[in-house]
Order: sequence, then C-alpha cells, then structure tokens
Amino acid sequence: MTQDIFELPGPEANSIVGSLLDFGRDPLGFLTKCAREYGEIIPIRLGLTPACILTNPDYIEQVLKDRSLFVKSRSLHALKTLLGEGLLTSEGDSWFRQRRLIQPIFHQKRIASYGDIMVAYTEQMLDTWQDGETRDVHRDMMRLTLNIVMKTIFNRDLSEGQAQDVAHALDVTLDWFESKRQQNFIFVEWFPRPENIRYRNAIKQMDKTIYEMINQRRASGENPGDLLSMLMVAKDEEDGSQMSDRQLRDEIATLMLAGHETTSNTLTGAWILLSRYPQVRSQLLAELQQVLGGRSPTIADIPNLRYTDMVIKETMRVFPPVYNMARKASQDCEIGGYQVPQDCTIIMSQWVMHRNPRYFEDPEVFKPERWADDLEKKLPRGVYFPFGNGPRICIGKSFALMEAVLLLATIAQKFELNLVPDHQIVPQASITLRPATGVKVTLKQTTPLTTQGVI
Ligand code: HEM
Repeated sequence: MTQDIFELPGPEANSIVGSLLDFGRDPLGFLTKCAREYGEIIPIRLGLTPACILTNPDYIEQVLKDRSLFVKSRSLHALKTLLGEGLLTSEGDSWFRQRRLIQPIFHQKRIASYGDIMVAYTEQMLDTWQDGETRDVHRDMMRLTLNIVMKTIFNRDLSEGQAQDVAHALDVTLDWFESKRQQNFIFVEWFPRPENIRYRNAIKQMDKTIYEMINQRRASGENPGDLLSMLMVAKDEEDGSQMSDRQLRDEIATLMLAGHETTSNTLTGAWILLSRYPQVRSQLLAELQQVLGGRSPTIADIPNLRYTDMVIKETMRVFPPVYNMARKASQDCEIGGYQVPQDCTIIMSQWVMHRNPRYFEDPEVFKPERWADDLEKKLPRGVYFPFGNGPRICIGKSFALMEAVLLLATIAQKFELNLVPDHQIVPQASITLRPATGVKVTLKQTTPLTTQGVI
C-alpha cells in the first residue's frame, strides 16, 4: 500500500490558513527551511488547498513531464486576466495547438537575426553611460530588455507612443501582481479598489494599442520580419488554420511579459555577482579580449564565448529568475510511491534545488567554472531547471540565452560595474525573483581594446 503524503512530516501550520502566511511573507526562507528540515515530499496546506513541496529531482521530472496529469496551478490562473489563453496560461488542446504554431518561430535559426538588434540597442544604452556615475543597473536592464522585446515583437522603438502605452501597462500590471501576491490573491480583481481600477484600465489601454498594431499591420501588408508578422502568418501544419486577433493579442502580451523581466533579472544578477567576485570578472574579461578584442559581439561569436555562457548559467543557478513553479494534480495520483490527492498543489523550487549541496559543491559560492565539462548534462534531470522542463519548457530559452550572452559581453567589454557599498540589495520573490529596491552600481570605463589587443 502506498503512503498518503499527509502522513509525512511537514512544518507546523496555523489551523485556519495553514502555511499561507509563512509562505507569502518569505517564500525563499520558507522553501529553504522546509527542504532543510523535512523529506523529499513535504506536505503543507495553503489556506484550504492541500499542497506539497518536492525536493527529489526524479519526482520533479515526473511532474514536469506529464502535462495531462499535472496542470498549471491556481496562482498562475490569476495571470489569465492579463494573458488570456496565451502559451503560459492555457492548457490542453488549445495550448498544444498554439505551441505547435509558435515553436518554429523560436527556432534558433529564425531568432538569429535578432542578435544584431540586441547588440545595437545595448550600445545605444552604453552611449548614455558616463565613467564614474552611479546608476540603478536593474532599472537599466529592465528598460533595455523591454526595448529589445518591443523591437523584436513589433519593430517599434520604446520612444514611440504605442510602445510606451504597452510598456506602461506592463509596469502597472507587474505592480498589481506584486500587491495581489502580498495579499495571497485573496482579493479578486473586479473589487473596486483603486489598484484594481488602475489595473483594468491599463489592460484596456494595452489591448487597444495591440489591436491597433495588428490592424495597421494587416492593412499595410508589410512583413518587417518581427515576431508579430511571424505570428500572423504562422499556419497550423495539420489543418492550415491561423491565429485569430484575440489569440494574437494573448500571445503578444505573454511574450512581452515572459520575455523581458526574466532576462533582465538574469543580467542584474550577473552584475551583482561579478562585482562580488572580481576574479570571475577578470576571467570573463580575458575571454572577451581573446574572442572579441574590443569589437561588438555577433551571434557567430557565441560558441566561442564559453566562459561568458558559464557566467550566465551560474548566475541562473544562484539567482534563478523563476524561483518556483507549481502544478495541480488533476486527479488522485502517485509521486515516488506516495499518494497525492486530486487538486493538490505541487511546488518545485529552482531556488531550493539549485542550492542543494548534494549536487553543487559550495552551493552559496559563485563559481562559473563548475559548468565546464558538461556538468549540465551530468546532473540528474530535475536538479537544474531555470527554464522549466518537459513539454512546457520555456519557448524563449534560446532567445534568452542568446540575449543574455550578447548583452553581458557588450557591456562588460566597456564598463566595470561596482556595487555601491552601502546600498542594500533585497531579493523580492514576486512572480519572478528580482531586487526589491534596485541595484546601485558605480561605472568604471574599461581600458579600450583594439582588435590587435590592449592599446
Ligand atoms: C532568462 C530568461 C528566462 C527564464 C529564466 C524563463 C523561465 C521560464 C520558465 C521556468 C518557464 C516554465 C513555466 C512553467 O512551466 O510553469 C517559462 C515558460 C515560458 N517562457 Fe520563459 N523564461 C525566460 C525567457 C523567456 C523569453 C525571452 C521568452 C519569449 C520571448 C519566454 C517565453 C516563455 C513562454 C511563452 C513560456 C510558456 C511556454 C509554454 O507553457 O508552452 N521566456 N519560462
């Protein structure tokens, strides 16, 4: 007979709200403590919802692979008010059809042409940076990745009115989600509170702008090679159907949201860690000097920027932009031989797994070289999964990795970023893991390089 997970040891919980408040107050601390003190499946209760935390990679892999038995959970459903039936939030046949339509667009070869846009926008940003000044690099990275996403999706610059409308709506919605998360999603969005009204108005404005852009594109018949055009012409290989305007809107909103904050948090994390580990920074610079010698990187350089890639991998281990994922059991089932009831929320945390000393020696230490010799392939699946795994793995993984490597290489060649000593960096585990009050750095222009070497 299999054992019920609720007979296993877990944290003490309030009789009414369970662990909801502890989890909501400090998600990272709560998850870490549970993983340290209990077993491989930890039963908890979140309000009335039964839940469990998985810390065994095989169990995580089992859940991520089976999209029919384990569906997206309640917290993600809150995102539906913004993203509708886009890839991140949809399920079942409608998700499958959309994934089949969109997958080819994110193929490495198709997104390669965006490499030049990424580098050009980064260089534009660097033209405004001054030696010796202090900046909030988190703000800069958010703006830069948003700019890149706007250009690659709509072929629009953030300085243009329409792009600004959409960017503003995204800002409002991210704030709204953070306030809902702090209230444990107890208040529904139609309740006439000021932040709810602001949120609904922001979505209305965003929808109006996205539909306008779709209509303009249809009327002009242009195809500038951006994601909007690719989504508009994508045809289902089985039935030849195309996306409706509503589907286009949902996918565009999804790509904008999923496609910029995560990458910007990765880069901000890298700047924090490079400033704390100067010897890693020196090694990174040595590689950039050897491979690029002062010129701008292109996608052809990426295979040679191996240490840069390891810096990004290690940053996503230490600061996983998505620190936690959840699924819901669609029926009674078994995980690792334990009984899990229908509707149980299943929590799998990158933050916890990426810092597990069983798989990573000195897990708190930033050590990019640990990724040499194909560590990623040698690790059991379910240990390192910054992009998720299984059929619902991040569709933008190649896009994000290409962007992170190119942006890091472009910026690190020109500036050294040093953390301002008295500025506290407070991690905020919101939808993504990000710094709550920005990251202040002082800029130091690096010695210019030439293709022949150091001047
Ligand atoms: C460092 C950057 C990124 C990280 C860490 C990241 C992480 C993730 C993770 C963990 C998931 C799986 C969520 C789940 O299964 O519940 C996911 C899904 C997704 N991501 Fe990303 N992502 C990144 C960048 C991007 C970019 C650049 C795009 C698009 C341009 C994107 C678009 C998506 C979409 C559409 C999904 C839903 C896929 C599906 O369910 O079929 N992401 N991402």
